[in-house]
Amino acid sequence: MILGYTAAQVRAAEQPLLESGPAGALMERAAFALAVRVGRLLRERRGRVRGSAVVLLVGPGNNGGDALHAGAELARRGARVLAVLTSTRAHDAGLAALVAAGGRVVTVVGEDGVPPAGAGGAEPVWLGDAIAEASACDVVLDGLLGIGARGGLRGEAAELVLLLAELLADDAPGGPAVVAVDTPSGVGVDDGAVAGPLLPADLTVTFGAAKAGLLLPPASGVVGQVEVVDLGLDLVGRTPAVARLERDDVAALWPVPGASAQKYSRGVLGVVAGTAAYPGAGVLTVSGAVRGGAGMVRYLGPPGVTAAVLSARPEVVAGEGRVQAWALGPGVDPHDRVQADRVRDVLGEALVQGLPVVVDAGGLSLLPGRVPPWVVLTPHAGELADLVSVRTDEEVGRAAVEAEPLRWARRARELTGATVLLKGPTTVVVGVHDAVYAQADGPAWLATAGSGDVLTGLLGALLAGRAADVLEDPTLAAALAAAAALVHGRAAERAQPGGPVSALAVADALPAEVAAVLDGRGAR
Ligand SMILES: NC(=O)C1=CN([C@@H]2O[C@H](COP(=O)(O)OP(=O)(O)OC[C@H]3O[C@@H](n4cnc5c(N)ncnc54)[C@H](O)[C@@H]3O)[C@@H](O)[C@H]2O)[C@@H](O)CC1
Ligand SMILES: [K+]
Repeated sequence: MILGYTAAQVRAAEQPLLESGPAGALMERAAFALAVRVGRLLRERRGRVRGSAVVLLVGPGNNGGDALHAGAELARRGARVLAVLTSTRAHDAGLAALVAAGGRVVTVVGEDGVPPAGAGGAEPVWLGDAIAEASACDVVLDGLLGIGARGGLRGEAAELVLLLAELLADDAPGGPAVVAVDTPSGVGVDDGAVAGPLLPADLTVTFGAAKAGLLLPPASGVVGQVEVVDLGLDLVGRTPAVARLERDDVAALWPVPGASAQKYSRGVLGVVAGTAAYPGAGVLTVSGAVRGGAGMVRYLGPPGVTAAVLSARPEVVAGEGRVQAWALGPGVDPHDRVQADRVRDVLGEALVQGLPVVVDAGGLSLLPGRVPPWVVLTPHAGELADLVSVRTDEEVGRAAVEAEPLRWARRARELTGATVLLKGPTTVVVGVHDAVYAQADGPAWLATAGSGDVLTGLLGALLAGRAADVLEDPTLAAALAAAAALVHGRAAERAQPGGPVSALAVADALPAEVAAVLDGRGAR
């Protein structure tokens, strides 16, 4: 599990180490680890460190200090290092170390052609020249802002990053790798907000602990690979702001049949999905459930959809009967009175009986006022925007939700009482006690029609398999939702590595992905 902490939590955990160690020691450790990692990257890309070109983008604080110290170490190993200062201030000891190691320091001149006052003896360069150097080097280190950032980048740094990011995005492969120092500069360290220009990173080397914003969307889309440098911070007892499950965590959560299992004990899922207009949603939802490991699936829907469901998945039993959980809503048009009433009735009954429920798509508008946390909503951004708008006088649109997914997922949870899984390139889950998960497991190809229906069925199967546990400990609902997101995302990658994938192919890849997740755990 990767745990993400706030800037304040990390600073508090750093404090005892800063007080007990010699001045600058912690930064030197961080910077040394950064230099070692960048050295590895240079060897991968250039075959060696000696003679390679590294450009440091250096801001006014300790984040710039990290970049400068790492640059000094790389210069000692023979790299040609250029530090580009964007501010009147820069970390003194870091600057001195870089210069002593043979690095060059320049400062970007402003629009008026005047170097910023206080930039010391650094050679002034035009913005365009600094950008040209950066775009032609092997590795750019982004050390403009770290956990001291307040809002997005401003001034010269913003201009530099905006233009460089545009240039690198347009460039053919072969341009520099971008390594973010601690965080891509200017991202919301605590909330993953993106409030200005950013240099998307290939790799983020973060110090002490992952910062919450690196895991949360939209920033999670620009961090690249995240590596944590262990600085020995003591974070025990501090509740992380966000968690990301990895395969081992999912293995521990997954319901695995014991030797004496039978289909009823493994979990029966009831599904109400699909209408005459959207029959495929019924097929995809039951496919997600059956392929995801439900003991049995019961399907309720119009005769035509039932026939399609049975022909695609003969394992399914049509009609009512005892279930341990429900999956409701994919392909349900609230104007289709019969199927919409069925969703309402089943939901009402499930709430009375106390059964876990997944509610998706058309089911979301049929939700009663408040529901317990073992009801899991699985909207995408547009559906969540509608859900919030209908229940409040706030006018929320899809773009607002995409800009601040965690904020709006929390709002939906507050308004409904449900556990909320907000689908997106990074899927956010908010559950009981404000537990937050952020999963980024699927390829962009997963954004395809019907893939959400498969997730609904899969999560339904999980809730059915662990229904008693979820009712006893409702915090589990969010963890299971995050686990389903991981398996769903990885199944898409497994179905067609690096290429387009259909929703049914995702469902068909679920058994192999579940087996891979469980590999080594054994049955329990
Ligand atoms: N405390 C320590 O000893 C350690 C700190 N570390 C590094 O130190 C960083 C934090 O350093 P700082 O606290 O100096 O903070 P930063 O280096 O993130 O930046 C703070 C400075 O940037 C300015 N600033 C803030 N927001 C701005 C904006 N939007 N536009 C322009 N300027 C802005 C502030 O006025 C302040 O001067 C971490 O991210 C990490 O990289 C690491 O070296 C590990 C050890
Ligand atoms: K940075």
